[in-house]
Amino acid sequence: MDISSLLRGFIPETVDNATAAANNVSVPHSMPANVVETILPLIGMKGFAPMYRFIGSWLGWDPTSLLTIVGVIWATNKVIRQIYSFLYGLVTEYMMSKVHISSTDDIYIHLMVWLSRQPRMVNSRALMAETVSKTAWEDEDESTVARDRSGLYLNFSNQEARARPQYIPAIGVHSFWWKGQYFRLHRKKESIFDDGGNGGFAAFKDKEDLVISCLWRSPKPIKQLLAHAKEQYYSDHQARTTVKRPCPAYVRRARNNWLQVANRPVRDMKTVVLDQQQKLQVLADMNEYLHPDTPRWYANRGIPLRRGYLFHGPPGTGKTSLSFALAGVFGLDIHVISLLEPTLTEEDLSGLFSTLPRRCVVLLEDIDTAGLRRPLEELRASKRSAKQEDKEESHKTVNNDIKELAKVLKKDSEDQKKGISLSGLLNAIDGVASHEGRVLIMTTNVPEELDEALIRPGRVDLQVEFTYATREQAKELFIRMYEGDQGRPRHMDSRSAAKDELPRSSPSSTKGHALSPETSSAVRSGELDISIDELPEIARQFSEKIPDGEFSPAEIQGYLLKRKKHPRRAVEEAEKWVAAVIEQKINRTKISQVQ
Ligand SMILES: Nc1ncnc2c1ncn2[C@@H]1O[C@H](COP(=O)(O)OP(=O)(O)OP(=O)(O)O)[C@@H](O)[C@H]1O
Repeated sequence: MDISSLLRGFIPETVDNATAAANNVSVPHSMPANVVETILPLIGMKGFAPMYRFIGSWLGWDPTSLLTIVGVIWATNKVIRQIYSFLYGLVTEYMMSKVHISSTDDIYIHLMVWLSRQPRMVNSRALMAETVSKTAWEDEDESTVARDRSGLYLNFSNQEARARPQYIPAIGVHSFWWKGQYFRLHRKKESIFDDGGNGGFAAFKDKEDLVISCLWRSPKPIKQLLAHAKEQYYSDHQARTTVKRPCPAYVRRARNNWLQVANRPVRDMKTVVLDQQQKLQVLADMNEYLHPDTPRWYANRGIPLRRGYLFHGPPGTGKTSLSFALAGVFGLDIHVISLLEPTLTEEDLSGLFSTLPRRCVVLLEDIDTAGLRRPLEELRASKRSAKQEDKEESHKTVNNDIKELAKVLKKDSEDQKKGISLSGLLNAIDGVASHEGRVLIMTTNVPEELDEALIRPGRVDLQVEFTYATREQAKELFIRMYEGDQGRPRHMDSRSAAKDELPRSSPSSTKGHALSPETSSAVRSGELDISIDELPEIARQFSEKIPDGEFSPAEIQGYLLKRKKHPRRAVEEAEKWVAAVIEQKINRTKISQVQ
């Protein structure tokens, strides 16, 4: 039977006529209009019936056809989706491999950094923008830095505006291709309940995970991708030293223990001015210790694989510098711990030591000032004597009594704040659960104040003494300071000398910002006021003006830094500076007359 003729009888005349009038064609085969009109009141939309009729006559064709088309599309879409998800489930289950990565693992960071550098990923439609704060150590092109109106001074006011965000895949599913292989990345975030064990707060915390999958049953391509991301991440590490510190307390207890705080260029060993013999001794000792055969040697003799150094000497003599240079030479990360950190507990310290990488340098700075909590007995005795003193004092005046009470309370609370006891520290550095393979460097200004237990052999295997600079070292410091500009040496010809003396006419000088000739030349000139051939002789002259063993390398460096481009001036002004600093030290004043 002809369906059109069957349906025709149901279609209202108005629609039919309108259609015929408008298009001079027959009404399309569709659901009868009065069926729709019957349904509308049933679903509480009776008022739509006239509108429905009006739309039909206005369009010139039956709106039911449109509804039919929409319905067919919707149903087809549903079916396709069902089929797709069924097939996709089959493929994922039987034809894809997966690797799960926890966001607390370093691989997560390697992969995210790598992904942020992939143009294809950046072109993805669902991205998360992150502010990237550049460190002072990251290379910058001079052309990207603006200057002030005078053109003399650098101006960084728009630095933040120029910093581009970094884009990483947003939470959700992403896909990308690498080396002809299809990868699917699922970045998931879920809330987990953390009971706050280990002293933290119980709360729901976000946990993020990555699932990376690829086609076929072998996860080999994913492993290759992860290895590649890791390689890329560490590609410039040979020239850099990564500095890590303990994470903030709340993160430390929930996730990672260590946080990367800097990735600075390696400090060249030759920039650390120290007795050559001492330097070589530390280098040889550390090289021996880090050798792959050493663990077996230690194990065969039942000796724990640990090495400790104590660097002691006055402030500014190069203890920290040598630690960084050693980390640079051996390509190790440096983990810096401050025992003065108020939130650091003994458990945290043990946790930090037990999660160190296989080989690394741990730097415990200023161990003398670390304020280690005294052993319990000593503490009790001191409290007893404090109270005894209080009692005696109480016989004097009431006012004094209150003052002393306040003092004792303060002392008590200070004692509580000092979270790490000596035994806690010793346990962390070489307790049963302590990590093996690390190099521990402790620095101090006053080695005599250290507890014997802390520096006994096995905990401290080598002591290195740092002293005030000898004349020879002052000369070396001078040469190191100025030889870096070797790339641009020149003899001061009269023209350039004159040029440096005269301030250039600049917009600022006409506006009352004129610079002194000296400042002007220092600011503009990128060159030294001597030739590089003269350097050894000038350095010798300088060293003769510096008294032997009286100035720390840091003091000499500070003086030279203020004459960064003027070695000749540094020599000329050295005597005056030396006299002023000696006088300052005698008078114990902090104000320097000559800088
Ligand atoms: N022996 C040295 N050779 C080269 N530079 C040095 C030396 N000693 C100090 N300096 C310079 O002085 C500054 C301070 O040095 P550093 O921090 O290594 O001293 P420190 O002995 O660790 O001091 P502190 O005991 O106060 O921690 C650094 O900029 C460093 O470059």
